[in-house]
Amino acid sequence: MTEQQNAVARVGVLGARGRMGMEVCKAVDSASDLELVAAVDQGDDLDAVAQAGAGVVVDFTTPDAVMDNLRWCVENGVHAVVGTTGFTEQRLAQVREWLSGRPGVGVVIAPNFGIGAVLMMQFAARAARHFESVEIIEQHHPRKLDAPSGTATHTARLIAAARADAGLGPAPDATRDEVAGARGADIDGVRVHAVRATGLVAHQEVLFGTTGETLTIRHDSYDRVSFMPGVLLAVREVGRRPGLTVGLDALLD
Ligand SMILES: NC(=O)C1=CN([C@@H]2O[C@H](COP(=O)(O)OP(=O)(O)OC[C@H]3O[C@@H](n4cnc5c(N)ncnc54)[C@H](O)[C@@H]3O)[C@@H](O)[C@H]2O)C=CC1
Ligand SMILES: O=C(O)C1=N[C@H](C(=O)O)C[C@H](O)C1
Repeated sequence: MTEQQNAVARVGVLGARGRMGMEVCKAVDSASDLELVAAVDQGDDLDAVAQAGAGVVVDFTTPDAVMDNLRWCVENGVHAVVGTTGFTEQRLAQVREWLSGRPGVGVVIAPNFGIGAVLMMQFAARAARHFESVEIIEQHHPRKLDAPSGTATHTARLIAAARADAGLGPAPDATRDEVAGARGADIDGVRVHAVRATGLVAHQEVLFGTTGETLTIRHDSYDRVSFMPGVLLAVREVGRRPGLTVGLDALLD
């Protein structure tokens, strides 16, 4: 092994007092090749991350906070692994622009770090061309700030792209009279329904339909530990992948 391969990566966590942040701190602490050197939450000074010598930051904060955090990471040459939601195409373009001035820095942004969830999205993208109808039902804990979820939004975009490639038009829908919201949100032409209930963690169904059959692809995260193998994989890989990587797919392959 080279000296670089032996080196322990120094990790800072942003959103460290949140549900995901606390789980990430535990996971990093338990990994022998990683060292938790900074645990930062709202109101703390980001400079603590630089002073602690963190080489990688993990961000699970809020859509309002994440862009400032990311800009700070890129400007300070710190690799970033981001699970926070709210990434539009415009935001991704902004991150790419920041990174163009810092070619050695890597950023991994994943809407879902659960390996099963990544596969669910891949399977959904693969199935999309074969079914005229598709709707997404995501279910989460009621303390979630955003709806629909980042995972559902990403899945809808993947499905929409696959449908467009296959030359499929809009899914059939005769609805004329609608109570606002009854048919869910329209994400690139795909209907997405968001459910919030105590007892849930993170769940998603993709329901496909065609004549005489339906196909349901479902993923359930019952515990936030389900996201940790993906987060740790990204922490270990991000320094080897300069630029922006969206989704965990490339890292799993
Ligand atoms: N990609 C994935 O696999 C997953 C993504 N998420 C996403 O991660 C984000 C966080 O989720 P939770 O942990 O459930 O939320 P949470 O509300 O429990 O935690 C967010 C934490 O960020 C802190 N925070 C807010 N602004 C900050 C700032 N400027 N600097 C540092 N800390 C700040 C808050 O005080 C809070 O402690 C959400 O966007 C959620 O959708 C959640 C689970 C998995
Ligand atoms: O807020 C959450 O909990 C989750 N957020 C992510 C999302 O919005 O997709 C990932 C997962 O669904 C849990």
